[in-house]
Amino acid sequence: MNNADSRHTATGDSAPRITLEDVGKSYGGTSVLRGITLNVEPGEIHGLLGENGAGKSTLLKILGGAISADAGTVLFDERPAKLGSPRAAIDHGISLIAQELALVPARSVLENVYLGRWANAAGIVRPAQDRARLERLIAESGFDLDLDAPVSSLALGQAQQVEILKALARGSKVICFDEPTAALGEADTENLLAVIRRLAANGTTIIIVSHFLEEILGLADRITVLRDGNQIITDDAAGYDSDGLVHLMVGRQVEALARSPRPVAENAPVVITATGLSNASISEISFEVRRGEVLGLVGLMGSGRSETLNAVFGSDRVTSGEVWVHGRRVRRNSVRHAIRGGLALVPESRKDQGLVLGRSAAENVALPSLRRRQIGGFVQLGAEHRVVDDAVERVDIRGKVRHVPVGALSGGNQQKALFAKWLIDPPEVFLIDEPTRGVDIAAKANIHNLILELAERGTAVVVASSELEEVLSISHRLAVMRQGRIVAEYDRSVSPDVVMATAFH
Ligand SMILES: Nc1ncnc2c1ncn2[C@@H]1O[C@H](COP(=O)(O)OP(=O)(O)OP(=O)(O)O)[C@@H](O)[C@H]1O
Repeated sequence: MNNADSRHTATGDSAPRITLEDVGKSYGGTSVLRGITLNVEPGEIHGLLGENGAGKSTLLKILGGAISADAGTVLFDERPAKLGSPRAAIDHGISLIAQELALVPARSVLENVYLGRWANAAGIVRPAQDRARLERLIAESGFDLDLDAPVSSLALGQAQQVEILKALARGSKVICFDEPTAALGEADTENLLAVIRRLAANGTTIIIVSHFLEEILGLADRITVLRDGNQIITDDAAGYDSDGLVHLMVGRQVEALARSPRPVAENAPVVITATGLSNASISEISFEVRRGEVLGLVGLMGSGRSETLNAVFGSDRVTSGEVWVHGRRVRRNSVRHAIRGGLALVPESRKDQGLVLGRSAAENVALPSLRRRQIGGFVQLGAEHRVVDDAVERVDIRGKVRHVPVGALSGGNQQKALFAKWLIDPPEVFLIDEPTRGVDIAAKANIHNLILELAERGTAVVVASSELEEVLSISHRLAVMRQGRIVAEYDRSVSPDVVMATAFH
């Protein structure tokens, strides 16, 4: 997927659109970004890379006006830009598209794009002209959008297009994307990358953060690698491969990737049985997982992977079907009983389901085991510290683990905290949704190995992921989902093409 020939090349001939001079940011005396000096030209696609916590989102937030830099200057078209608020950034022509989209679900695409402007009494409301303009932008950008559809009816890829449309309608000359493809399926990813290329070809400057190195290498004209808040290199992308980038990001050679799962013991008992689980999103879901086994759930976006995990855990209601753990029935539609029955879920959406964002990472990690130990009457605080430290170290959380709310950690480190929570006292059944979304490449292998280790210690694991490669590398068996049903099961030797063909059908 290399389109090197059609790339814009950063010649240094055109005047920079954005210039950063010695930009830095600190939180409570801790410097998280320092000395960033960079020019980005009109029409350039600039990739921003680094491990979790390296400072990528911080840099984008400064450009998008969500936070202020406390050192250095930002120039826009060679004039000092006063950013400081999203409004100010937008006025300068800079838009930030964050991972959590800022849309009003009940309103139409058209209303979402113009809501702010129409609400502003000083703005002149010309719905007919606005509609015509958006229709033109939609056609130029190659979007698949109906202006009258409510945003709640859109798939994630389309909702992202609404955000881009918003940026274009405001006349943005710079669009910053924070991990835009992290939650997209393959087809939506290809669409988005095509849209980004088209925007750049029309002169929009793109700054994009991603953990998918091949994606950046196939897309970006130039790259900047950050490590621990420092700018390691800024260079043409053409001379790099992903191994070289990882080395720059991590500052050391990354050891081998995840190993393969060990075979399940022949006499391993069945730990979890699900029979006929059904609700509005899934239909007649049945499966068994044995002690030490990893079952992978694969399927396209919307095929029912996450809904299956949530139904098993009781966080989505089912209308029929049952879950049994070690031969005991788990009370239906009750998360409390699921947890008591030995189930744990690492959800897809860490923000609203997984973490208490106001508490530190250490407190979050300690929470499930603390609760269980309190039931017994004792909490041994010294011992608690050690086990928490151990779990935190094993998932390699970067950033302040104590005394800082976990919500202030970088996205990838929040994901690691969510995972570490369950390492202390492993559950009987571990349900994991998108285990490595937003996690950097070094930590990814780490988390894969932890999943395998948990299985080897006796946990039955069900893992759902949009990355087929990920599921294939850690699962013993695969269940392929389509339209809310399990339509096929394969063992791990299946070829990815066969799985994809089954998922699409
Ligand atoms: N509000 C805050 N208070 C304290 N520290 C913060 C705050 N926001 C960010 N940080 C710290 O700044 C550092 C950089 O975070 P940032 O989100 O920029 O990383 P990142 O490179 O985007 O990581 P990821 O790939 O995980 O998203 C992290 O150590 C983070 O904990």
